[in-house]
Amino acid sequence: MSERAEPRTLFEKIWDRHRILEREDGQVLLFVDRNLIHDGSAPAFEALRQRGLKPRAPERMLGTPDHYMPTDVRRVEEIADAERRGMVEALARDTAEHGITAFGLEDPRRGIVHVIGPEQGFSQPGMVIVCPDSHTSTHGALGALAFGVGMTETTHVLATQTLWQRKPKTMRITVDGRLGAGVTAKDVILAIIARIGTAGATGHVVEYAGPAIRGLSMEGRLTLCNMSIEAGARAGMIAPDDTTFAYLAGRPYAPQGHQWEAALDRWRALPSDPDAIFDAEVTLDGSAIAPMVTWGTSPEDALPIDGAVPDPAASSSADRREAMRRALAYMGLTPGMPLEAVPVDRVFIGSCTNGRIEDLRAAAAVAEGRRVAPQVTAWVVPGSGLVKAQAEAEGLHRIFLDAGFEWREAGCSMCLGTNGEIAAPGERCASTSNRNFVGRQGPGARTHLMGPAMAAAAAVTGHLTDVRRLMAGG
Ligand SMILES: CC(C)[C@H](C(=O)O)[C@@H](O)C(=O)O
Ligand code: SF4
Repeated sequence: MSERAEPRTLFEKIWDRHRILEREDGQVLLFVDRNLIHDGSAPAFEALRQRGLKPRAPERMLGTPDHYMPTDVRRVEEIADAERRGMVEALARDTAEHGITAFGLEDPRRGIVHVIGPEQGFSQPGMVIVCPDSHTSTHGALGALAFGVGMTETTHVLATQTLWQRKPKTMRITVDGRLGAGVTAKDVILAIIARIGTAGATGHVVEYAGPAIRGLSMEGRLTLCNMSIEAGARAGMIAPDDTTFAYLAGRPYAPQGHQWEAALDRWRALPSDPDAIFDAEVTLDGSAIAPMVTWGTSPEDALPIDGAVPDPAASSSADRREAMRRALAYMGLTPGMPLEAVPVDRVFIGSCTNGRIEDLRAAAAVAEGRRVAPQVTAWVVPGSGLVKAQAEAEGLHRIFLDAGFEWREAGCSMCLGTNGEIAAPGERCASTSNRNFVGRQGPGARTHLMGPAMAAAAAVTGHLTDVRRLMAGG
């Protein structure tokens, strides 16, 4: 019982509550509350079929097509590519066969799996949430333990609603102070990754804390936790508070009535105890963070927009110098060039990082009354059908269309391009997604990561731009 009195972190409270048994090698069998699936999950169902197994708890699962369908179609039959159509059809078939809820292409509730879980209130505080996708960390913004799993693990979860896991370490990243004008959650997470590196949180579950985090909207928190994986973290999470509860209240899958009250009581006990100890601590000054962009081929290659392309020669490590040289060659950039002088060909506003309504509002505020630069092709791809409908109800689509943006159907789209939507070799894309790896947006395509208002600013000026200048009315 003395264990009970030990101060615990948010992560430890969730872990303890889901621990079923522990193996001698230290692996723990965890109960899984939510298993999200998408149009790439078919192999897990195939493995289930081959072994004559059935999903253990279909009501704990939710599926939606996101990776494979093009964002200019509204119906499955319109998907020209047979393989991609097959992926979308397989999800519909597998879920129907087992009585799992899935939002099909015609369903306005469909979208990127990491957008719809929170949007539907299906992802909730205190839960263990998994999905065969690395950006499952997104859902941790609600105060859940959420992480990506592989296909074999997904089959295990489908069959048993449990998962073997080794206990990760904990890291707290505290962001003090207040964010300046034009600085968003995307800038915070890029600043964090630039600081600790893409392996900085390896083996850890990160809890984001501090006044700058508490001040973020739910959308901003989702953006932040989404990219935890880009810092190497197993998961990212934020203690649930009134912002979380206000966001969840009344959502379709959220508890209702007296169950809501009971849930609130449980959720309010989740935040880390004041004396809880983390294995690692990192602190940043939020007021010192500027709008960020990436210049290289890793999310850690990020700098404030008012900076310049860095010089590899200035690095003290030979490995780093070589990596920087390679990145700059791929990106077609020369050291010393002001970041704001870098021209763009494409703009992509969307993804599970920045495809929510607040992101579209921020982009529209910049696009309003302006025109996309003539040489730029700019897309807005809402994160879900409901985000799209909400944006249309607010007239945001008009602003985008009048400015010369394309207004598309929901999906992953150019974030990864598995649906065929990619940039051409050598094309440079200002993107609100989460990865700028070599070839991520198409072979030879160059990606600069940034927030939605910054991407809209790049669209209208034709080059990377400090959005604060446009906000000031310049
Ligand atoms: C296709 C999927 C498994 C992959 C992931 O795990 O993250 C994708 O969503 C990505 O963003 O690269
Ligand atoms: S939007 Fe991008 S990061 Fe998110 S799930 Fe889709 S491909 Fe992965």
